[in-house]
Amino acid sequence: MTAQVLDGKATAAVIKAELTDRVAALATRGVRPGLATLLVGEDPGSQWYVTGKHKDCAEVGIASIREDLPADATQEQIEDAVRRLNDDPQCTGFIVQLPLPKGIDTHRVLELIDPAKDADGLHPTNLGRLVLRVNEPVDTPLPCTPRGIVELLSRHGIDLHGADVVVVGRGVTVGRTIGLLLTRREVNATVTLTHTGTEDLAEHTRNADVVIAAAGVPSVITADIVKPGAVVVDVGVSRLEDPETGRSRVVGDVDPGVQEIAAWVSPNPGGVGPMTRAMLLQNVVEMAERRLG
Ligand SMILES: Nc1nc2c(c(=O)[nH]1)N[C@@H](CN(C=O)c1ccc(C(=O)N[C@@H](CCC(=O)O)C(=O)O)cc1)CN2
Repeated sequence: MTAQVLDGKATAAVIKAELTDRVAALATRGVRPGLATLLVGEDPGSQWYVTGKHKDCAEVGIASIREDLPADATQEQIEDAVRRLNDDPQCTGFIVQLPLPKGIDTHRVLELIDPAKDADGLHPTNLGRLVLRVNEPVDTPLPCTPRGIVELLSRHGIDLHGADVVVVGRGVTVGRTIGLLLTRREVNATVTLTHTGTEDLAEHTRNADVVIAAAGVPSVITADIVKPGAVVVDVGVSRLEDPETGRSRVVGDVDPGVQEIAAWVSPNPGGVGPMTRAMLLQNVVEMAERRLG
């Protein structure tokens, strides 16, 4: 058996087309959503992600604003930039690109974002609402990568109702937050969160209907620890240098051998990454729609 592909690139393209129509509908009501990014430092990966976010905005008709600060920006300068974006009427939502340089208190920066402009859905108020509102529709921005994963699975017809899902990795952008979405009533999955302190990872993954690998450890998920017919979502990103070309390439957490045993596998790149980008746009559009009421 060769697994079917959970094609994030194609799915994100469909979502972007839908969002283009919604942005046009907002324009007829005199509203233009505007996404701002705050980038600190010159990390090439972060620069690439931020540039991509601005390209995505242009594609669907969202205005975009870019604030870049040098790597040696102080905590105060970064917090001032957040306050500026909170007050900027052109900016209807914004993100602080993570990670911030060492020595910066990331929590303080994120907590300063106006929750109504938190395009990443990572502000404690928005995460708190998600924790509390299990049985009712949420009217807050949702964390982009978890939202992208749920959307990717649902748009491929994968029903998670009653499924046993094992999440590998406890980072804030995926591992700690995805359970909040998967255990909502309308999704209804059972979630186990594993991490570096988990004694026997294989014991968990071998029984899982769905494995979400967000550990950032190349090939941590191998065919021998996956249940035949499982759905495997590869979120982890590691950069390895190709000894032949000397160029770095992205590798995920899922070993290529898993393709022979799983029913569905998301490629990496080309799976969850494009969905994360699409969900950021969706959060921005929804925030603008909610403001109109
Ligand atoms: N404020 C945030 N910071 C970070 C987030 C986030 O959601 N909010 N997530 C990641 C970076 N990220 C978006 O910011 C992101 C990562 C990857 C991709 C993507 O499309 N990746 C491509 C491959 C790219 C490559 O070849 O390097 C793919 O998967 O196909 C988009 C966005 C950390 N920071």
